[in-house]
Amino acid sequence: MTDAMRQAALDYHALPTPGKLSVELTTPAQTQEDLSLAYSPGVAEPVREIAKDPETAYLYTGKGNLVAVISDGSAILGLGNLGPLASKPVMEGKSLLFKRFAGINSVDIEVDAPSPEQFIQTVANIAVSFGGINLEDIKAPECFHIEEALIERCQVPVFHDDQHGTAIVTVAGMLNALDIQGKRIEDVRIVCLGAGAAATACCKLLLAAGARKEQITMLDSRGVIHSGRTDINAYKGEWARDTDMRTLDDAIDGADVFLGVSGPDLLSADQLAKMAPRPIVFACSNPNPEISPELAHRTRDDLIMATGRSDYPNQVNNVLCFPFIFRGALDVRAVRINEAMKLAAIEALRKIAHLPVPDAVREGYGGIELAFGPEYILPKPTDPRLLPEVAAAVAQAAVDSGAARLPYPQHYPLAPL
Ligand SMILES: O=C([O-])CC(=O)C(=O)O
Ligand SMILES: [Mg+2]
Repeated sequence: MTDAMRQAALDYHALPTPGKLSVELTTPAQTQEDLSLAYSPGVAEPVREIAKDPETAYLYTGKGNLVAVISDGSAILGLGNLGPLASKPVMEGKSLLFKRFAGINSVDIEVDAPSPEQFIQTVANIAVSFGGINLEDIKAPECFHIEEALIERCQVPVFHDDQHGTAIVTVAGMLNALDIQGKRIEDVRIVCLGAGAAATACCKLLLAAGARKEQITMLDSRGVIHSGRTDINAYKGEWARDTDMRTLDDAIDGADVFLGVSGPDLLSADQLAKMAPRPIVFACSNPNPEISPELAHRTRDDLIMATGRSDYPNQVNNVLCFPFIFRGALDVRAVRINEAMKLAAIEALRKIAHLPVPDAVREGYGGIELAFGPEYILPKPTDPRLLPEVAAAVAQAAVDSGAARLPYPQHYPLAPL
């Protein structure tokens, strides 16, 4: 990042007031009468109603359109474990995205928890305040148990964005890329470099989308995860293969798909050259990918390449998912975000990528041609169709799969924001 960009980023956060969010009122609070309704004595009436029937909290408070973005700061972006306070700009940023893209009110909560159990306890204790909980930037393997425990304990949807948001966008892009390359997910050999939260969730969702487990080779920093390894936890153990392959060099030979969720420059040109014809390379490490797009395209002209970055084609980023999946889930008061809702989000994302791109979106990307193909496998985050299409698909799937507590919303499809 240049000095000028660095300063611009700091100024963006400092001005015009520190941070990126504020709270605004939705009701009048000018007169004595206003105040007697907003607060004492009027406020006692909704209190009594909610005490009698908790569902009325959705009628008399902002709970139903309020999502908490909660982190312990243990895996901030690709920056690592920098603690809860340092994660606040990211969490405020996620809240900004909830509001900007899906009209959802969101607050960031950074938890200074000495143990995963205390983190779970803290979140479980405050969950009642919110319509949903978006867990963010929590390191593996703790994030798996934390999410499982909170799904169990909370009455509202709990979603670890770095696992499922990332996985949904990855799988949508992957299925579109496979179509373009003329390959079927059932047939392809997949190498996943990385074994953290995003890697595990991506591979699980690839299985749900049709990939075969015996065709997936996962690697951590020590190499291929195989059945002879004694140094891996149970979560990695799920991916252990009975194989002689030990290194990325072994695994990449003839592979159709490389999925990188690890670190910068870990895939060499020689390794890319050894992949099968018409390969797919998702080099999603942020901010620096496993192989630079320049080097990858110099090495082969038959590949489809995606990264996590917005300054190259095919950005894989969970912003394409989390605002809209929560929109759909909140609007049908879903009790959880299940597999059917995730698969519906994938299909909606895939479909939008096939449609002609609105001029306003193209103009925001320097006026370049955007049409379904190797350089455009996913919609852009500013595409106004994401909100109506993804939310509708998710809400319908929630209703059909029995996760919804309300019927499909009458006010759908939503108008773009
Ligand atoms: O914030 C982003 O751009 C994507 C994300 O969740 C992460 O890297 O942890
Ligand atoms: Mg994240």
